[in-house]
Amino acid sequence: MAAVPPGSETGAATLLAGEARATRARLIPPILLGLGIAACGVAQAFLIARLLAMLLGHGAAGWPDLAAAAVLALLMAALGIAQERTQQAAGEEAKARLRDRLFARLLAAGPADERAVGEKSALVVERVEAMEGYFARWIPAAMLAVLAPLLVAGVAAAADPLSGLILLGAGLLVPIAQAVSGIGAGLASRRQFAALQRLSGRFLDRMRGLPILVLHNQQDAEAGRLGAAAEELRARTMRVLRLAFVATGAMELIVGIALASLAYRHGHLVSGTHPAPVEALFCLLLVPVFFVPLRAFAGAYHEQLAARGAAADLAPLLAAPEPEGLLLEEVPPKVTVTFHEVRLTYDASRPPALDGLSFRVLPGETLLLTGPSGSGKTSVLRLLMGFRRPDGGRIAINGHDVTLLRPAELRRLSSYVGQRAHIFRATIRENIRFARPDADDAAVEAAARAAQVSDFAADLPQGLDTLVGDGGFGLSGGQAQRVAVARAFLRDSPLVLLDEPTSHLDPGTEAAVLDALRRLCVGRTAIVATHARAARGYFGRTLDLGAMGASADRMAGN
Ligand SMILES: Nc1ncnc2c1ncn2[C@@H]1O[C@H](COP(=O)(O)OP(=O)(O)OP(=O)(O)O)[C@@H](O)[C@H]1O
Repeated sequence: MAAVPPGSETGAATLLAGEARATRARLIPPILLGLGIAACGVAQAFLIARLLAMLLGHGAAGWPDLAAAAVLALLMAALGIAQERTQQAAGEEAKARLRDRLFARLLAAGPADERAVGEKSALVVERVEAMEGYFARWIPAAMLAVLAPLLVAGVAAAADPLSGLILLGAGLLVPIAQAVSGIGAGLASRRQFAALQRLSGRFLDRMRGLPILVLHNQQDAEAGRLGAAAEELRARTMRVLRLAFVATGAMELIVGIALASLAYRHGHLVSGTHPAPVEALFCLLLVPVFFVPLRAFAGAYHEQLAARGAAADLAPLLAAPEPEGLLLEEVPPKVTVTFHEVRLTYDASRPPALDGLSFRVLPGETLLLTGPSGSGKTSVLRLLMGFRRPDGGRIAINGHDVTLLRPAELRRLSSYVGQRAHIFRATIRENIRFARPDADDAAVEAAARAAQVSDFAADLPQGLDTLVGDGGFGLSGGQAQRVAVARAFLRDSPLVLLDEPTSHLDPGTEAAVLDALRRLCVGRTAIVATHARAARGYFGRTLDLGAMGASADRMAGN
């Protein structure tokens, strides 16, 4: 599938059409129920016309007509509730499907997707929410806005052809008025969302760095900047609302015109000289029935514009090509990693992060990648985790080119410990089991012992079952790193990738974590990105990426 540029109208249309097809079965019931409501409305209008005519001294309607009109009112209410439920079900199904797809894409991309966290959450939460109206209201309303008014105008025409024509003419004005008032509304709702996205992205970012803001006494200045972003959002929301009010006003004007035209046509009712009073009253009473689906159409029109804006933002992410590649038959017990003249460029306007890097690491060996900040240590690990593809050269595992593998398959080969472990809000046991959800308690406990998690867990209120993470029992940096090492032990993968795992630890804690890491690396292929001081803690061959810049001999340890 071709890549879709952000904000693309075609991408949005393709996404909406595809989702509408997938939701089709759920959309038929609300449309049929809407037609049922219109038919009941017509029958009820006829009965009320007979009753009113009787009050004016024409015809012989009676209690049965009144009772039937009341039953129809109840039936319409019941159909309306059923319609609302089926519409909501269609909307919820579409949203759930979209969220699943988005989550899958974002999780598969991992750190390769460089959007801010706030932006990603706005996409998955607000943007998907904005799509609901398209399926729950717009599609049924658009279908019913054609079918139901045709039915009502047809019945009116049977009673009085000119009245049918008046209704039809008024009905045709509705989409025109919506299209005119909708000019700019799509753009306005897209701008509103961009402002919302900026605000939520900034808010999340600043909340994470709140201690730093307070430390530098920047909280007031930042509150002012957040206030400005919130004010921008308010202004843009007001513009969207103004445009919606204009559309509602246009709709009421059309209803007024239709009613006035029919009143003029049937003016003889007032003088009591109308030749067909029941038919005339019937036509007048059909006006609200005629406009019910058109009002729903007008109401959903702006939801449809908002959904198109949302779809334009979601389409590039969803239309990004599926990661392709071979699947591993099984995880090999030993791996040899070979880099040959590997080149990696993040940004074409800047020098490559890696330029002709070559090395080989054998099973049981540890390679220490050292070098100054920015020399490309983390980039090597990213390539091995499949978050980036090299622009040149070859990376092989056991002689097989890794670019032939699906990126997620590559990750099955390795365990990773980074600079700061992320601890989820869960028990320590669950945090460790995260690395291998099918692991039994014995395996989790063995990993906890190997990584010396058990040592500090023993002092906690519920041991390994203590709740930790955001809002839970706090873990120190060193304890969190040991949980990460326990995850790596539990994963038991042949390749171990470590990215400065002790850089934030004090010497005492560093020694404990290093001890666990050294045991983790035994018998596996290990690549450790580290600074020179910490490198002394490992036994392995060192490859200094900083010193390699202009060197002709880029092979290390071959
Ligand atoms: N996502 C990215 N987009 C653009 N450039 C990037 C990106 N990630 C890294 N770089 C650049 O690539 C180069 C290598 O970065 P990398 O993170 O691999 O270095 P490092 O040696 O691990 O640094 P550190 O020791 O500071 O972690 C740097 O110049 C960096 O600015």
